[in-house]
Amino acid sequence: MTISVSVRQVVGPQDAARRDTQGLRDGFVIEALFRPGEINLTYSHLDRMVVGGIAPLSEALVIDRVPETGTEQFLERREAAIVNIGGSGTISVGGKDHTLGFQEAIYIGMGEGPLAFSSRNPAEPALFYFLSAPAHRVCPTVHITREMAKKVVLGSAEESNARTINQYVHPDVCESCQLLVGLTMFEPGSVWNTMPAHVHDRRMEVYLYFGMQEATRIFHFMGEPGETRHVVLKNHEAVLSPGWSIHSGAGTGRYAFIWAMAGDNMSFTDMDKVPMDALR
Ligand SMILES: O=C(O)C(=O)C[C@H](O)C(=O)CO
Ligand SMILES: [Zn+2]
Repeated sequence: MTISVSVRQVVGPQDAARRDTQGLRDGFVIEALFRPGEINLTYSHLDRMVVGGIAPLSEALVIDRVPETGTEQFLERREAAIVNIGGSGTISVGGKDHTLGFQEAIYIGMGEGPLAFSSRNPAEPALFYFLSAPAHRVCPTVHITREMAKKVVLGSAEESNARTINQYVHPDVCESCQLLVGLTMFEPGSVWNTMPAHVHDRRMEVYLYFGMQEATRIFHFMGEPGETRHVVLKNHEAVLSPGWSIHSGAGTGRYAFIWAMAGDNMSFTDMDKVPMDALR
């Protein structure tokens, strides 16, 4: 079984503003998240969020001990949330199987032990998007269906940003220590996310873009409001967003994205909106 872990150090705003395109990608973009038959983890030092892609084929893939955490078991002092954006698959948590369909999620509490991931049909593998942050208490493991997600409708067709935010791991849906996770979907023809932009220095965030055609690209905007930069992303690429950075994107075609946050509070609405005049 293959499990790989890459570590991302923290990049500050002045450093980011001086980086060229490849430098920005090296600091913030996670490419090729899903590798067939592999567990691919990125350990970010932004709130120690772990971001991963798990794509099991005929063999189950297991997360147990990951040396980067310095603990005997990965979940010993961590919680996790997983959203399946592929075919049906099963996650065994503490000996109990949970089958997740497309766009179903699971919150997994601290101390649940090893996790085993499998696909129902290797020809149509599950694509488990994996998120984990340090935890300080045990919260119950919960299988979260699409119906259970709390819906927030935002934007308008006139502004090309009519969309629904589906909040999966959110205090109104299930308990967690610091993870907040959701999935934003667009009305046909709407392409802008998170504009007007915001920052929240109290929490980091990570976006995974998916549901895109091969040639579709996202122009993802980042940086301090007065020093914006962009990175161009394709399907199944993720981008890390420090608390000082805006995180907004426009697609050349249809897409959806999963956002996840960790940090000092769990209040989704605790964000500092950026006036359009402040953007440079
Ligand atoms: O479409 C949006 O707007 C979002 O989904 C915004 C994210 O949820 C976010 O940035 C939360 O802080
Ligand atoms: Zn945000």
